[in-house]
Amino acid sequence: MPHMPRLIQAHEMHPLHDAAATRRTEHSAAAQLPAHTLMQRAGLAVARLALALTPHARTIWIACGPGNNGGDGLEAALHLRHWGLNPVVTWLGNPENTPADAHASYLRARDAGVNFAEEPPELDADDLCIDALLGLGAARPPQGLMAEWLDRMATCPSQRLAVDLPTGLSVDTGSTSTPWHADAHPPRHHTLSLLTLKPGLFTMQGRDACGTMWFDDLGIVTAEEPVAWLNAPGIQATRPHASHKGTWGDVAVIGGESDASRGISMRGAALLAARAALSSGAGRVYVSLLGNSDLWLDTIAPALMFRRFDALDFSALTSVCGCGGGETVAEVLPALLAAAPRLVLDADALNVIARDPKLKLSLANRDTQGHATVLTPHPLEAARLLACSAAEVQADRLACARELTQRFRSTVVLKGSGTVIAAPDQLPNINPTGNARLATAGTGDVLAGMIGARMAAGLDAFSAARTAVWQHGHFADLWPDDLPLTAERLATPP
Ligand SMILES: NC(=O)C1=CN([C@@H]2O[C@H](COP(=O)(O)OP(=O)(O)OC[C@H]3O[C@@H](n4cnc5c(N)ncnc54)[C@H](O)[C@@H]3O)[C@@H](O)[C@H]2O)[C@@H](O)CC1
Ligand SMILES: Nc1ncnc2c1ncn2[C@@H]1O[C@H](COP(=O)(O)OP(=O)(O)O)[C@@H](O)[C@H]1O
Ligand SMILES: [K+]
Repeated sequence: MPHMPRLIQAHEMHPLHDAAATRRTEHSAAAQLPAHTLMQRAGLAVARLALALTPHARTIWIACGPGNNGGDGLEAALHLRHWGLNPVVTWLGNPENTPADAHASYLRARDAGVNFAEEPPELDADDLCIDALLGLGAARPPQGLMAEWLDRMATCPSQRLAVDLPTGLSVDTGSTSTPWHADAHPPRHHTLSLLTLKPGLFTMQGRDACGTMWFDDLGIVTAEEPVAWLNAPGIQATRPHASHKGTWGDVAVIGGESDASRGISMRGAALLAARAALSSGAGRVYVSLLGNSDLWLDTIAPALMFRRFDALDFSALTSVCGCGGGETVAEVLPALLAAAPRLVLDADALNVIARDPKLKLSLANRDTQGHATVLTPHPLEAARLLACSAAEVQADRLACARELTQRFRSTVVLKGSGTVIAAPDQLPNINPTGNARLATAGTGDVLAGMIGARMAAGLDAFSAARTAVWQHGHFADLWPDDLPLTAERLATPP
């Protein structure tokens, strides 16, 4: 059966399976197929992709580990050799002590005359190295020769293709034991995921480690439930001609504390969220600045309407609270948590809630009152809410997003590379769009406004969060290289 790996693109929804479900899929498929079939399909897929990526390679170095991931590499070598290329295999296994599938591939590769070398070959920019060292069976951080080869692959000028996963990456969490090289240029490295796509390939360090993602299901349709979905753009609602500004809902942004006596102002955060809500199509956007503010007009976005908090009828609005809220946000949170029907909580709102058990309880009770809530923490804010460290959050982003969802019965947007969007009774989504150009002050405020506008227009909290996060990242992906990406540009994209 021919297999051509497919490129994974950001506009498609894909199910994501963890390592355990992938293992079960592999076992049940292997039980129904002739011996070695899956590895032969895997090796052929790797070889086809290798050829497509580097048709002019003079040398293809295949670094093979002691298990079945190495077996995939050996099988690929066989095909590449048949097609007249020059694969050079360095193998950490030995024929006496190798799993059955990998052993069969070793014999086939040896009999086909594949070149087994002691030392990795020299490679140039047109060449390719293939990481078939460890896959799902990685049990400890690579050391010795394996670590040396990984280092060599990360720094050599050729393209790199990882078989199934980059060695050392946890496919469940996206953490890696192998330092990834920040100077390596992602378009020059690739990962071919086999049988299933896994969550850790798309979050935490996964995106840096994997580069361009490819997928081959090896002709197997898994019967396993996914643990998450790769987020996709969703359907853009068309605006009926016979609509008016009331149809698209009202947003109020509450935040932007200023205190002249302390010489601080965070008005900008609230203005960014409000402008983003306006650009995202909200019918009317109000800004309620906290502290002693004398600002009543945004000359860049004069459509914004300024209101004191006590002059807002937030029972009829979607409220976005936190953006630059400072300490003063504590004064408005009890009322908002109790009565705002649709509420996005960001930044300082989350920090204040994290310190106050009564506000936490009030947040957790909103769901039973039929109120919709989206929390948009970055990892440190999530850690404060969970009373743990940011490193612990990052060590398992999916689990932390789920935990926040359970505790606060809210939709949760855990931000960062591979933003996780989770909601009660839903499978979480991992977002594939966005890049490190978003790592600049204020982009989170913009996201909060984008979510608020979608809720105001009638989307449920989870859909609003998913579509806003996708679009926010997509704006950054489309941004011209020569134009600096700033939060105010993101708030009002061209
Ligand atoms: N068995 C099959 O039919 C198939 C297997 N597949 C491939 O097989 C992989 C899983 O194979 P395995 O379960 O053999 O696992 P791996 O090949 O990932 O590695 C397991 C072996 O490596 C050793 N090991 C683990 N950590 C190490 C370290 N840090 N340093 C040195 N040695 C280490 C283990 O003791 C074991 O011998 C998948 O990721 C995929 O690439 C695919 O070909 C699909 C079909
Ligand atoms: N390296 C990155 N890759 C992808 N997205 C990122 C990266 N760094 C930051 N972002 C995104 O940028 C936004 C930053 O939000 P946040 O941390 O709240 O910043 P701020 O409070 O300054 O607005 C989030 O949407 C986050 O997911
Ligand atoms: K690998």
